[in-house]
Amino acid sequence: MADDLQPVEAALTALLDGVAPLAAETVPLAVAGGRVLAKSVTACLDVPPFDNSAMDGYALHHRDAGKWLAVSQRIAAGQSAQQLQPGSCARIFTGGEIPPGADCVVMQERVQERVELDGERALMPTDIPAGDNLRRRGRDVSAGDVLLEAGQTLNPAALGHLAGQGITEVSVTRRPRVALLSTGDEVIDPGQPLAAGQIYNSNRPMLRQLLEQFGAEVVLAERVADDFDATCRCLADAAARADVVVTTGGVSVGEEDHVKAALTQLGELDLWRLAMRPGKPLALGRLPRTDDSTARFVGLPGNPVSSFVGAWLFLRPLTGALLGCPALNELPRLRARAEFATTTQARQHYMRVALDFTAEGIGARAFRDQNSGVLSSCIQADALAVIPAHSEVRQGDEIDCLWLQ
Ligand SMILES: Nc1nc2c(c(=O)[nH]1)N[C@H]1C(S)=C(S)[C@@H](COP(=O)(O)OP(=O)(O)OC[C@H]3O[C@@H](n4cnc5c(N)ncnc54)[C@H](O)[C@@H]3O)O[C@H]1N2
Ligand code: MOO
Repeated sequence: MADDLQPVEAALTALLDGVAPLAAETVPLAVAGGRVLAKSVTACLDVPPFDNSAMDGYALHHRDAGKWLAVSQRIAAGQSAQQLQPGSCARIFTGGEIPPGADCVVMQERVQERVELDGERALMPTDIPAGDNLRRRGRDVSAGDVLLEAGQTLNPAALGHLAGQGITEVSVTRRPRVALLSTGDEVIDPGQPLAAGQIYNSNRPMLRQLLEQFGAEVVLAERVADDFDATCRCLADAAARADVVVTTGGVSVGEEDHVKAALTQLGELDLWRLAMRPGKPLALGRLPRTDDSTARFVGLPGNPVSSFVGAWLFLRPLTGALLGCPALNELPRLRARAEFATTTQARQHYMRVALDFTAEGIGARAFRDQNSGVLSSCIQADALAVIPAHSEVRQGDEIDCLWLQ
């Protein structure tokens, strides 16, 4: 590897080494959306809990197809059904319980009705197979089945599935707590006037949103002065309060870059300088806490695009490992047709691309300016096109992309 840069895969392995899921906590189902299940959930009920009708119509036994039948009961959804009298049918509504003795439902549009002195009658069509328009008990879930596996993110359908069991509380992994420290004396917060040489902090809101999207909670967001002692104090304080300490900037080689030195003083620098573009000076490590545990450290380069790419490649899997959510460990990969040409040198390039889904396949359009300071390149980015080191891509070539989701 040129210039002793570390491969991204090795850095990921080092980052995730020894990371275990955080403790579980119980939360009401009403606020559990987006959380990750700490334990598998076993179904205690069949869903649906009883055979029911898929249509508004008539329940009957299929041997009575083609006959005029007396309507012997009326079953609305929510009512319990009685045994069906032989040779009769039941008026039934969608979701209504199928009466014992019936084995199919015919929709009302196919039935002719008439009212006689002794009650209603209905003429059934001739072709009604047994089981027609029936939703069998347990068709979706059987009691005793694993309803949801540990590690499942509670998306809308998973929440619905839990509610379908009558569940009101759920055990989820605690959200990873992240401290977000912005270095750089030139970086100031929006809301203040911008003096010469200063720049507003773009990384903080971007990273906060990304971290929350991955499932973490930002518990601390502060600025750190470009000073060794101040950096040490901030890192120690952040490690005491968070599971993950993320810094932006200050990881390059200039004498104002104090983050690595402070990390080495307080904890361990596991890895620095990766064979990736953008994001070369990314630093990974650990910070000790007073209770003998360690906080993980991710030092993202200050350039906003380097921070953006570093967050997707490193903070997403780290959050996933702390949540016990394997789906976050690797970004989904897809093959696409390059709608651009490029060459790479010693670093693997993660180009921001928009994806076009067409009948001919997937096209990857690269933003025109791929410089690591050009945050516009990330706004419409659907994916990162992964262009290996020392390679050439021509327009129309098939390339690997990591889908940003
Ligand atoms: N002599 C060398 N210089 C640099 C090298 C190198 O190998 N040798 N690597 C370059 C690369 S690649 C990167 S990436 C940057 C990263 O440096 P740092 O992580 O130390 O970042 P800073 O110098 O603090 O900032 C870089 C750039 O980004 C702006 N910045 C920082 N924080 C924010 C923020 N929160 N919001 C908006 N913009 C931010 C900062 O003003 C700088 O312009 O180093 C190269 N140099
Ligand atoms: O690695 Mo830096 O992020 O290319 O500019």
